[in-house]
Order: sequence, then structure tokens, then C-alpha cells
Amino acid sequence: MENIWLEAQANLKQVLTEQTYTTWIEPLKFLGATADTVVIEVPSVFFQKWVTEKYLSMIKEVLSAITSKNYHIEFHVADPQPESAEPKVEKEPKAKGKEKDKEKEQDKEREKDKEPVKDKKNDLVPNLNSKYTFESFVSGPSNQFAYAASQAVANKPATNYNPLFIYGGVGLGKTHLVNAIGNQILAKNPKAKICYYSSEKFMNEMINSLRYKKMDEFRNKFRKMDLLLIDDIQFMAGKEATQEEFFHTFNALYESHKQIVVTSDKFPKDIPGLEERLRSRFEWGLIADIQPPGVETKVAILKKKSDMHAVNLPDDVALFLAEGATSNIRELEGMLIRLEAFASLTGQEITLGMAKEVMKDIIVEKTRDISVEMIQKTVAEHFRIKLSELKSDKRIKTLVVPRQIAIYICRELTKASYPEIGEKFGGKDHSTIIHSVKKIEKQLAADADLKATVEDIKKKLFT
Ligand SMILES: Nc1ncnc2c1ncn2[C@@H]1O[C@H](COP(=O)(O)OP(=O)(O)OP(=O)(O)O)[C@@H](O)[C@H]1O
Repeated sequence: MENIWLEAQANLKQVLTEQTYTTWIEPLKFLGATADTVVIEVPSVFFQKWVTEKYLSMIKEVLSAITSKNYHIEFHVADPQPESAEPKVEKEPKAKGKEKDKEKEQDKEREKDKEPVKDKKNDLVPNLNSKYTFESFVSGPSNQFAYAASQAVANKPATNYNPLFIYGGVGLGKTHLVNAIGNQILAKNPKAKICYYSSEKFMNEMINSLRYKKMDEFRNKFRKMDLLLIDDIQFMAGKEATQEEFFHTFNALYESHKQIVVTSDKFPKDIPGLEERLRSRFEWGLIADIQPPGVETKVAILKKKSDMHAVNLPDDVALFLAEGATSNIRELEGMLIRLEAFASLTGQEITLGMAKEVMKDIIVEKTRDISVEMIQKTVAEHFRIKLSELKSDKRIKTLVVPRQIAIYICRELTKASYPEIGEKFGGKDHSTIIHSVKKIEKQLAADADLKATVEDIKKKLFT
């Protein structure tokens, strides 16, 4: 059994980054095994908690791939002192104030493995994520404005677009773009003083500086920057003292012609609790948005990421993932990594069948959450018609087509039966529902506009 454990570790080494492997998996020691349990020694309680949370399911998967058996894992703590032997993991490059999905947590964990750019000539090591570059960013219609603006700023900082304000929904690439600006400027000028901060980190550091009477140090640090990147400014909303401090930092940098880049999940005017004077300053420069990506851009991102991981991702699989995912690219990446891990752990090529199997919980769960009512509301809004009209029996074309589309999507994305759908569409007979579904199915094969409309509505449902 010990050999099996060593093989499992070797397999995990293939799929985890080197740092994750050496930090979390290598220190795990095989102690013994019974018929259904493997006993593993972990250095500390903290270690055990972390490995259980992050890697236990993966360890079990690998063991079961090797032995075709499902083992329990029992941890034995070598040093039961809580928190001792806590491995030194690079700190999270950005702290967030909001709870995000599990996928994001896993993603954050992976991000911790990424080396910050280190430069000995620079007294302040820029805490940029070196993997977030323009080269690794896929531009498409949804993000090309923000992409071009970021490149312009990176090429000529503090010239035309100062500040640059990038806004967009969760996981759409804002952090990636601001880091890309920093990385490009740093590549050209390794002495450039660059600082990437989440607004939460800015606030926490300010509070600490106040507490330990180090405000001068805090202020000077920011005010000597050539480039200040502040991520997720919306978290400063309602925090008056932080906004006040940031306002002065902003002015000092702006007046000395230093570049400021800010990101947010909303347009400045739509951030409640953001002071007017900051809002108006954000509007002095350029405001660029990132919209949710279309399926083509999602496919391109998947292809790029899989190429970067040197993994062959067939086109049909990329399309399957792109269509099944929401617009959150972090979630899309999570799916890809899961698939790549599965393929690597089982030694198989990635195929559509495998992807469907591996993603079945993720993609089905999502479809299960969609209700007939949600579909009706989304379709009615999309076509700007009343909900009552959508459900009615009126036979005018502007109502019939949306109604049939809504019925088709209900059949595709919910578990509702034909009679149940009929019931929710004003008590229609199930044969009417079948007719609508068939009609749209047939037209979809030939009508690209209809296909785009259905895609668009589905995208809205998943966003
Ligand atoms: N166009 C893109 N090309 C390649 N990768 C992308 C693209 N957009 C996003 N990503 C990837 O998706 C992940 C999430 O992106 P990022 O963290 O930049 O999103 P965000 O908009 O800052 O999210 P949040 O709202 O949570 O702050 C990152 O790993 C990033 O590399």
C-alpha cells in the first residue's frame, strides 16, 4: 500500500503546481492502511485542515483511479500544536470583501502558487501576478475596449487616460488586465514603482497604520508610486476615512503625473456610498467596461488556457464547456482545470463523453436551478412584452415566436414535463407545447438569428 501512496503522490505531482505539491502533498507521509482506510501523517492541525479542505477529494480520486477502490483517509497529526508548522504560502495578491463561490476559492488557492514579479533593482517589490499579461489575455468583442485602453496606458502611462477606470462583472478579467498593465510597464522599466492593491487591503493597511501611528509611512509609500493599481474600488463604498485617504493619495499622484488605474464591478455613478469627489475624479479619465463574453470568446479563452497547460482540448469539448458555463471566466477556468486533472489522473485523452461525465454535477446543477418562471420573465424582458402576453393565447407573430422560444427553453433547461409547462403557460394543452418545442428545434438548425437569440436568452439566464 505504501507504494500505491507513492504512486498517488507522483500522480498528484503531475497535476498540481510545483509549489502546491511541495507545500501540501510532499509532506504527507504514509503511516499504514487497513482494508478501507489509508492513514497519513500530517505535520500539524492547520495542515490537516487545509489539506482536507483543498486536496482531500483529489487525493481520494487518485487513489481510487489507481486501486479502483474508495478509501477513507485518516490523518494523524505529527505535532498537535494548533497552527504550528504552518507552511509559508505566498500571501494572496488581492483580498476580497465578498464571499464568492467555491470555484473561486479554489482558484484563489491556485493563484497563491503564482510567483510575484521580483526585481532586485526595485526597492518595493511589485506584488503583481506575473501570469496576468496581455499575451495571456484573450480579447474579443466583450472586452476589447478595456483591453485596448489598458494597452494604451501601459504603452504611455499618465498621458491620455488618467485615471483609467475599468468596470465589469465578477470574474471577467479586470484583475488580469490591471496586472497586465503593471507587468508591461515593469518589463520596459524594471525600476518603475508599481503597486497593486485591492481596496480592502488599502483600507486594512491604513487602519493598521493609524493604530500604530505610521500614517506618514503609509502615505509616503503610495505617493512615491509611478503606477497605482487599485482593484475593486466598490469595497471602499461607505468607508469614509478610507475614501478620504485615497482621495489625497489620488490627488498627489495625479498632480505629479503618475498613472492610476482603478477597477470596480460598477460604473462610478452606480457605486452607492462612493463620495462625489472621488466619483468625479474617476470620470476625469477614461472609463472602459468589460461585458460578459460570448461563446466564441469563451472558447478562445479555453483554447488559450489549455495550450498554456500543454493539454489538448478538442473543439467540441471547448464548445460544450463554453455553452455550459456562466460568463464568469473564473468558473470556466475551474471547469477546465477539473477536466484536465481528471484526464491526467486517469491517463486518458479529453473527449466530449468524458467532459459530460466529469461536468455532470456542475452543468446539471445549473440547469436544475432554472425555473419555468425565470425563463418566462427573461424571455418577456428580452422581447419587451408583458408576461401576461407571453402566457396568453394571442396569435400575433410578435407574441407567438417569443412564446415558442420560451417553451423550447423550458423544455431544454428545466425538468418540467410538457403538461407542466402547458399549465404554466396559461393552461395550454400538452400537444401545443410539443408543437412549439418541435417547431423551434427545426428552425434552429436553419436559422442563425434564432439560434443567436436563444443563446442570448440562455446567457442571460445563467448570468
Ligand atoms: N479575456 C481573458 N483571457 C484570458 N483569461 C481571462 C480573461 N478574462 C478573465 N480571464 C481569467 O479569468 C480569471 C478571473 O479573472 P479576474 O480575476 O481578472 O476577474 P475580475 O474581473 O477581476 O473578477 P472579480 O470581480 O472577482 O474581481 C483569471 O484567471 C483570468 O486570467
